[in-house]
Amino acid sequence: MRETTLCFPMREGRDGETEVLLIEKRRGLGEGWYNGPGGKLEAGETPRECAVRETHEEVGLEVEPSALEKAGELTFLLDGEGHTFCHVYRTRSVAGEPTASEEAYPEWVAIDEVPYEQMWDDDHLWLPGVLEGETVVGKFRFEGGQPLDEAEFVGHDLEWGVSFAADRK
Ligand SMILES: Nc1nc2c([nH]c(=O)n2[C@H]2C[C@H](O)[C@@H](COP(=O)(O)OP(=O)(O)OP(=O)(O)O)O2)c(=O)[nH]1
Repeated sequence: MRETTLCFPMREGRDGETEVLLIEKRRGLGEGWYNGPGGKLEAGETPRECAVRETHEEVGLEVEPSALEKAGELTFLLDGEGHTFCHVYRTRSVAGEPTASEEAYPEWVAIDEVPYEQMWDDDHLWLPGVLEGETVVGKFRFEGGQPLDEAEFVGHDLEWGVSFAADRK
């Protein structure tokens, strides 16, 4: 099963609303949909290091590793087999201006205007809670063969309020 990360940088917008930095993904899995910056762990890398690197590579933002708050662990199953294990982080410690890359167009979005209809089908089930400061472990079942983003989302289990306090990696 591949191991990946997602990072959701957050800030206070001009009118005091909370905003999240999303990317419109320009290639690869989930192309054309919104997501957080993120991707696959490289050899020897911790999930936290991966989230920092991917956020920098995809949108040019510097995030402080120790200020990444672990918010979730998501398992995506395809036809009954583990396909992706994803560590989810959020952070308010963000420096720099987001810039587009070959992989992603970045956009600050108010958290009550997140375009769930242009995201993976499961995201509306867990991302609102994550953006409100909750923690979650989720399992999401897809069916219909590769690639994952063309398979059908058929079921899920969620557990909220999980502690990741011991997880500093
Ligand atoms: N929000 C969300 N993200 C998902 C879902 N399923 C899923 O694999 N992801 C995540 C896992 C990864 O962190 C992220 C993007 O995957 P990726 O960057 O490895 O894919 P890619 O094919 O573009 O990889 P690469 O070749 O560019 O390295 O998508 C989902 O249902 N919702």
